[in-house]
Amino acid sequence: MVELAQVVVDVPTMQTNQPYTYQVPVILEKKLQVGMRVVVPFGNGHRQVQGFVVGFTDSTDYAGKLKPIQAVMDLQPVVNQELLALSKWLADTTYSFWIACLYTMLPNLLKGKSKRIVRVIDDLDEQTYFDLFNGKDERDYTDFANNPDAINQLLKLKRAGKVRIDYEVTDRARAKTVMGLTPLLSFEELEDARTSLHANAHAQNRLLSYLQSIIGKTVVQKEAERRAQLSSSTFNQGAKKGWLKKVPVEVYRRPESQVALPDDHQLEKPLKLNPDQQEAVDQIGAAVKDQTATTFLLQGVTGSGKTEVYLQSISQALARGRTALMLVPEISLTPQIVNRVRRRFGSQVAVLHSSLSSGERYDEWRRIERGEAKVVVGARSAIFAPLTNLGLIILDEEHESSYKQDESPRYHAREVAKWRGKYNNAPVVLGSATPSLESRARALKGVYRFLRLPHRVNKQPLPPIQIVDMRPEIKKRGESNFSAPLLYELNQRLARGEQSILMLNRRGFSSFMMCRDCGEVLKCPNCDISLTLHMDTRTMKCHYCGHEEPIPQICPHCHSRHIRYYGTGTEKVETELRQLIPTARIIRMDVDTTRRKGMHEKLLRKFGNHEADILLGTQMIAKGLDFPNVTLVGVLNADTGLGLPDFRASERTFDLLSQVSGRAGRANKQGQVIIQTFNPGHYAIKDAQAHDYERFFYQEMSLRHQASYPPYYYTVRLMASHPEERTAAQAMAKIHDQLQKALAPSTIILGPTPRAIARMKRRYYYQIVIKYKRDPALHRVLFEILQNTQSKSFKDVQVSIDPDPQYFM
Ligand SMILES: Nc1ncnc2c1ncn2[C@@H]1O[C@H](COP(=O)(O)OP(=O)(O)OP(=O)(O)O)[C@@H](O)[C@H]1O
Ligand SMILES: [Zn+2]
Ligand SMILES: [Zn+2]
Repeated sequence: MVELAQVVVDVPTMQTNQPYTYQVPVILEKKLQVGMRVVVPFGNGHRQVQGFVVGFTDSTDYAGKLKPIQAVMDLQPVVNQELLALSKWLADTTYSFWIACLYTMLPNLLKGKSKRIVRVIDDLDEQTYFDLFNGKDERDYTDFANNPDAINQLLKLKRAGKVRIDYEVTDRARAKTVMGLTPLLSFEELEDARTSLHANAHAQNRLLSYLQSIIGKTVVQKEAERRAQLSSSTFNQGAKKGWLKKVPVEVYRRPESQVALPDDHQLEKPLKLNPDQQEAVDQIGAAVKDQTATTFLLQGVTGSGKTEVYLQSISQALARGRTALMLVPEISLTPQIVNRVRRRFGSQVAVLHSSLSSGERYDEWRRIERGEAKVVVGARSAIFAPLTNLGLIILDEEHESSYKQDESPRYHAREVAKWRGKYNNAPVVLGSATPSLESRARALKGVYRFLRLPHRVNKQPLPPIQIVDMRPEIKKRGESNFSAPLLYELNQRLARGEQSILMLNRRGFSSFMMCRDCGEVLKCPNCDISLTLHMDTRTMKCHYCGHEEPIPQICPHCHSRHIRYYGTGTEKVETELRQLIPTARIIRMDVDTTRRKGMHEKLLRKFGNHEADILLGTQMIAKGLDFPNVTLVGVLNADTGLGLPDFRASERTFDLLSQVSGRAGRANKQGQVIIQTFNPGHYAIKDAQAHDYERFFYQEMSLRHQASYPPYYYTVRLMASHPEERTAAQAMAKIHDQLQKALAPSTIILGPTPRAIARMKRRYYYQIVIKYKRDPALHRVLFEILQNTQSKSFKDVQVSIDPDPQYFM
């Protein structure tokens, strides 16, 4: 019986979205395992592509002659059984290619890409040989990519059989090695060598004793030099004499910020929990112990000590010999939390940053895979960390939309977490001060277990919030980003030596219209979603239903002429602030000042050391910061988010305001918050002011109910794009017909309409939004649509399907 391998190939089309069967050559029979990457010939051209072995079989329906696997790229599987099963589920639920899901789970360095190489296989005339190939026998095809003449020439040569184009799979994963050494002799033999030394050969004497202490081990040479207090030349002599052998040792590239880590025996001790925290840890601990895949919603106000609950729950998992995974929204934005995890668990922690180099990331990944790291902290993609024996998964700030990937595969880390929880019989903890409506609704229904931390650890009330109506402010003082009350409070803090945080809300762009006098945002009459400005057509459009109207010159509500696009930049605000309060030391934090690696941490450290009085930033400063000396938080513009054409606009505004308000008064000094707005009456702002999540939740739920949005309905967004607007629109119309025929009558299909950003990268986008409660046909018809879009009539149209989209722009 010959075993055959099933391989998912790196050819992302619908036709190849299932495994292909290959022969296993005899020499590979013993080596090959499920989860390894292989190189296989594919298609008529027999080009080489990379693939993953996903199974073995002894029979096939394929009538033709099977091709053999060409090479194995790994010595051991890079995807274990759990992740393999997960990849399959992911492909199915996110309407994406299996191969894309497999790659998504791996660190970049393992995503070897195939390279096209042009090889000279017959004599060329000298001129061509030098012009095209620089006198060598092969060249990377991409070298010719921008040179149509050269490509024409190549094609001619190819037809004449003088050159060949090969695909080669390149594997970029390289472990880093340094020089190490290992003793070659036994203890006694080393002892003999010692007796034959000259009496004054002190260094060699010490070397021999040192070697005796490391029999059977391999030690990094630098480390050996330090321990034995010997120079490298002594070790070289030892090697010449045959006492020791030099060998390369694999080392990990550890990220620099870990240099300052405490030794494992100096780890920080757990804090004594308050009763609410204890209750939460007890319940989570019990689920860890009983290995039940319960999902907990931990709702705790800002500063209530959620992080401590996470840490002690992780301890419980570790104490039972299991591992733990903790996700944070964007790791570079939350260095304080990451450092707390490291201070508690030391070298058992692996961190998966987006700002790690590929090499560092690969090394952290291998430490996890080998079981050396038992706690993983990371952003979204860390949910695929190859931890085995997972005992607990935590999502901090579970409401954050960055947990959803907005390119294929469009997965939500929360759903993946629940899948892995089930697979491993491990609880999942969703933590937030402002849970997503979806999660909170599930907790109410009893689908999630509800845990609450209603009070701040310092037993202080949440900071009082003052709302400043910017409409009269602007009338009185002209265009300014700073109201009189905010300036007054900033000066007070300066005088008292306390610090302030100022947030400029940059969510969204200046693409909607708002009246500066009454705060009115122009909305769609059908959808209650704000209209988006289109400069190309000079109209305001609704992206849900397609409604269109002219750009208003006066406010339809109060007839003021002060109706403007909305939006302003941090740099402008900083300049104004420097003029208004020249003595204040200001740190500005936005994409510009934090572009360089490590800048984010550096600026926060400076602020923490009180080298500045005011931290001015975009929403990147809203989360997770814990500075005891901050007593004032100011929000310069609460409204930008409200105007976006998105049914989650109010929820995001409420979340953001609650989050950023929570940065004030976290230690023993009383905090205060000032929110500037043109919409002082908006419920998202009023509820944030009252710290009233409950009231916001019920109000927002009732609006979602009326308009049939999540969590009452599920949504799927389909998008088609093409360089020609008509073609994109026609493709979407065709898809619309197909949906209409197949879907249940209770399902609502919105569109097709042009997308909010209708033209991007020279392509036009059209979209359809499906709202449904239960539709047994949906899954099948969406896959049929994907299948169809591969056909000729859809030439060059790109179609994407986004389940549970987080943005509708
Ligand atoms: N049981 C405890 N005893 C003493 N101090 C505690 C305790 N738990 C937490 N703290 C401290 O209280 C502060 C706030 O806690 P933490 O940062 O965990 O709150 P959080 O709920 O995660 O906050 P946020 O959601 O606002 O980021 C921290 O400085 C933390 O060290
Ligand atoms: Zn108005
Ligand atoms: Zn509309």
